[in-house]
Parts: sequence; C-alpha cells; structure tokens
Amino acid sequence: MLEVWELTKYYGKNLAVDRVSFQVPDGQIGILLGPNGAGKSTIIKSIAGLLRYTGQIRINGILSKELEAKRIFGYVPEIPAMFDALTVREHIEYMKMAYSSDITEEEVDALLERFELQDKQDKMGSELSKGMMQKVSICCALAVKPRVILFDEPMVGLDPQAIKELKEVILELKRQQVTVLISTHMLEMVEELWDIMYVMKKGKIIGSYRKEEVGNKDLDDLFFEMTGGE
Ligand SMILES: Nc1ncnc2c1ncn2[C@@H]1O[C@H](COP(=O)(O)OP(=O)(O)OP(=O)(O)O)[C@@H](O)[C@H]1O
Repeated sequence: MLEVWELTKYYGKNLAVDRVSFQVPDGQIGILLGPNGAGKSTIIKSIAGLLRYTGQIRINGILSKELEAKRIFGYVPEIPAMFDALTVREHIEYMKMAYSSDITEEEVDALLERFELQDKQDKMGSELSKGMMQKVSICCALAVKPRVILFDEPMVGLDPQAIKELKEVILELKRQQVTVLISTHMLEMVEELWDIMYVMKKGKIIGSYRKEEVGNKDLDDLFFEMTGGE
C-alpha cells in the first residue's frame, strides 16, 4: 500500500504540488496522469526521497523516510542515471548487494534476456544508448524485488518490444501483489494496466477514477471531460 497525505512541494516560491493526498492499495496499479508540468515527477521524486517536502508518505504503513521503507521499494526515474564505469550486469549486481536482494544469477539472466540486454551485459554505462539505459534502470529496480515500485514516464524512449515487455512485467508485479505507481502524460500507454487513476492539473489532483466504476466508458472522453481538453 502506498499512502500520500497532504504532500506539498515548493521550488523556491513556485508551488509545484499543492496538498495532494492519494492511495494505491496493495497489488493495484495506480496512475498519475496529467500534462507536462502538472507535478507528477515532483510527487514521484518526493516518494523516492529525493526532495524535501511537507506532508506524509507511507510505504506499506512505514514512513517513506525510514530505511525499512526504502528497502522494500523500487524507483525507475524519468531520466536514467548510470555509473560510467560499471557494466550493465554490474549495475544489477550493485543493486542486489545494496538492497541485500535474494535475486539469483538465473533471475538476473532472465531479466537481461527479457529486455534484450543479454548480449550487452558487458557494455559500460557510458557506452549505452538512452533506451538501453532506461532498460537497465528498469532491471535495477526489479532486481531489488520491491513491494512498492514507482515508474516515472517509463515508456518514453523505449522501443515497441521493450514497451510490450514492460507492460507484461507490470501485470506480473500486480499478480505478485506488488503495488505500482506510474506517472505518465500518455493515456494510451496505460490503458490495459490501470486500476486507479489520479488526474493532475497545476499541482493538484482534480479527480480520480477506479477501473471497476468506469466500465466500458471511453477513457479519452472521461479524461477530456475532466481536464477541459488540456
Ligand atoms: N528542479 C526544479 N526547480 C524548479 N522548479 C521545478 C523543478 N522541477 C520541477 N519544477 C516545476 O514544478 C512544476 C511541476 O513539475 P514536474 O516536473 O513535477 O511536472 P510533471 O507533471 O512531471 O511534468 P512532465 O510531464 O513534463 O515531466 C513545474 O512548474 C516545473 O516547472
């Protein structure tokens, strides 16, 4: 379970996130949907512990700033950050050690295979394309076997095969009762994935939908109704 309560973030005098509260229940896929600049990344980075903010964030009931909470959550940033001098495989080994993850060598092989990185595993971080970095970053977050995982605009920069694989991975995580939060401005990327959707505009959540309530209604129509077409 991911719980965000009254999250507020200013950058200097600019109010980027304004008293935002929401929850993603265990084993559900939550979406933060909104246009550029709505505040999605700021929320994700706050949950990931990268920003100072006011409000409270809990991961499976534990305050997100606690080490115990950090141990059980994974984060895929919008812009991947690589170590220039580590190979692809070493990035994953590094995460395994840092989080004392019980991921096996066979599971690492399977992850690399899924994201077509098997033959790139000895390449250095500095030699990777942006899409490859994004895939390594996804593998690193999965390698910690998180109970809650955050994806910031995860499909941007990925090729169609990797997008398909990532969607499958996300549905598998859900089946394993992992809680997932995805930020995106592209409704079509998350259509088959979501359970609960929070629509953002100018630093606020302006509405939410639950999959079971929406039924067969067209998502685009609902979204444009709520945002006034922005
Ligand atoms: N490091 C920063 N310093 C100052 N202002 C920032 C910073 N990062 C974001 N902002 C501002 O905070 C607001 C929210 O930005 P944020 O990146 O959270 O939006 P977003 O919904 O993730 O957008 P996008 O879809 O473009 O990634 C914007 O007004 C942005 O200009």
